[in-house]
Amino acid sequence: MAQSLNLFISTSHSPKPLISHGSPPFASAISRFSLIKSPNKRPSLFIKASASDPNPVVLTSDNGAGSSVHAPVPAVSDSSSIEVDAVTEAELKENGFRSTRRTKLICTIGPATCKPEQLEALAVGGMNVARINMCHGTREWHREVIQRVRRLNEEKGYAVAIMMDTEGSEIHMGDLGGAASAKAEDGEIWTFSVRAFGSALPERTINVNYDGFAEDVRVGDELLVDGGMVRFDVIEKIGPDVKCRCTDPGLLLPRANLTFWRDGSLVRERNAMLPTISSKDWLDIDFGIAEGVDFIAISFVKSAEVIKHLKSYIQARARDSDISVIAKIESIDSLKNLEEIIQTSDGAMVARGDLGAQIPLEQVPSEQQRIVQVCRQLNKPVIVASQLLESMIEYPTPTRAEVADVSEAVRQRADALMLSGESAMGQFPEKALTVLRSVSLRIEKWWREEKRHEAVELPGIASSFADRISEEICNSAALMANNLEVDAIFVYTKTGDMASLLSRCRPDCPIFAFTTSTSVRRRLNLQWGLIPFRLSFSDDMESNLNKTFSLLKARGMIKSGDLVISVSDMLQSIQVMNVP
Ligand SMILES: Nc1ncnc2c1ncn2[C@@H]1O[C@H](COP(=O)(O)OP(=O)(O)O)[C@@H](O)[C@H]1O
Ligand SMILES: C=C(OP(=O)(O)O)C(=O)O
Ligand SMILES: [K+]
Ligand SMILES: [Mg+2]
Repeated sequence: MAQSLNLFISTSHSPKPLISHGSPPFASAISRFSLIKSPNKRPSLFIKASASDPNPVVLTSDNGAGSSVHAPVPAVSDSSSIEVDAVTEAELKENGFRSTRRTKLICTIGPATCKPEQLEALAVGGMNVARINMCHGTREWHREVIQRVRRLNEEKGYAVAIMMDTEGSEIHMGDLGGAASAKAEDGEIWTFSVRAFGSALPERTINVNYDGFAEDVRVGDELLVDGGMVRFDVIEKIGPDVKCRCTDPGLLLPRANLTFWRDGSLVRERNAMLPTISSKDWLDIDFGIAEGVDFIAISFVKSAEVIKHLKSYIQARARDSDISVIAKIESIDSLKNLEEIIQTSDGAMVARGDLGAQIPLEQVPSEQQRIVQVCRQLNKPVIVASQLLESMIEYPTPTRAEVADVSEAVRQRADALMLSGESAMGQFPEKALTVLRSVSLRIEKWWREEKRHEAVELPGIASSFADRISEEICNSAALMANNLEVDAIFVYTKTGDMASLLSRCRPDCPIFAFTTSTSVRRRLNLQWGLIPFRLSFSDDMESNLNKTFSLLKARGMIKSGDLVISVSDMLQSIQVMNVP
């Protein structure tokens, strides 16, 4: 049974909709129908379940999310079979639609997680995106990680996307001469130097990567390591060496970020003029393009210009791949230019580590909320990052405060949460991922139980009439899905835009996003509530739906009677139906 309503739009330049485009409440009035708009193609199509489907369809699912390992599903490209991510499949079969995790999880890969079996454990544990931080390690090391992830995806049927994060040109310490960390005690005198030392670093000496460092700091300045985890007072300058006294003791980690403060304010001298993308970053970006990473995250973005520049660079270099550019919001300038940066980017990261070193810590939570909100309004995925489970670097259980912090990010409905040191070099990477997964699931469930649909105002963002129709359809479909308590929304989308628009509404049910392109599929892997599938579909929605139903039923991922809303961007339409 399918219920639908057609909406005809003429192909002329002054289209006249048959139905007025009100705000979402009108959706309940039309919930028994389907909207179908077809600008360039046949005017409309009615959906009715039937068994005839001449078009071969290939399905590939994305998204790692589950809790248990199943027999790996080898990748197959035979057009009569389905290619489904083993983890998603297991989760759907075991827990049903309602319990799939909506919040996506990112793990930074480091020495604790780079082996194939460690990467696999993370994939099984629900890692949707693996992040490599070009601040650490060599390109060869990162290449190996990328290849291992890709191999796992191919051989075991996972679908983990890759995010490359640039080093950026802010000031940071050197490598500690190979030591994993160094302890700075209260009152100790340490030397911060721009000199090039040989292999052996003198005792209590720290290399600084920024040549102008000794000239820019002044005696009396306060030097903050990693946003204040360790503090020093500058007491003397001798040529390239800056002598500092430790005032807040703590652990110094390799390549930790350095900021200096004068009269209570962050000093932004010549270092503020350093290019956002350094020459080393450009080489890393070339590397990322060559390796076909899915996302490039840019550190210390100051303005929209650099994002525009990078996007056209990528466009020119990698015409057929579409790499998403994520702006890391971690500087005062990025907060000032927030809206235009996010508008220009394909997504943003609340990089709380460095952000907390540039603004007072107590301002970080409200800025996080603002960034998450702006991203949601502008329809860009947003990642909340850094120190979510910091204590789990050393301990197997998180603090109550960390669980509350994770819950808050989930409650804000961020698209994704990210582990840094917890997964890169911590002692309990898998446990940390399990905590993110179970807290996300619990908070999401709580929200649904409480029926706390947020009163978030979603402003119109469409720039054309056709886009406005897509937006209205998605808003309405999401509302209908909540009101009718459907099991899933299916979206057939070539560009991924309709899937993003649905995700933006944060509906109660999961969204199965069928798309023809592998790169779009991987990109959608980062977005809230989306379960991306690759599917070679036609313009014939009846055939697409029947094929999808039979393929998913054969795998036990859906069953007869499940209530589904289907939306398509080829024939802009909404249909409500039970799986036959
Ligand atoms: N590729 C790598 N090689 C070695 N160590 C790494 C690597 N990636 C991350 N780490 C370690 O994990 C820590 C946390 O990672 P991350 O938060 O991404 O970096 P940072 O602390 O520089 O902001 C780093 O400080 C570093 O000690
Ligand atoms: C994610 C961040 O960036 P990085 O780990 O590269 O410093 C951060 O500063 O929070
Ligand atoms: K970085
Ligand atoms: Mg940072």
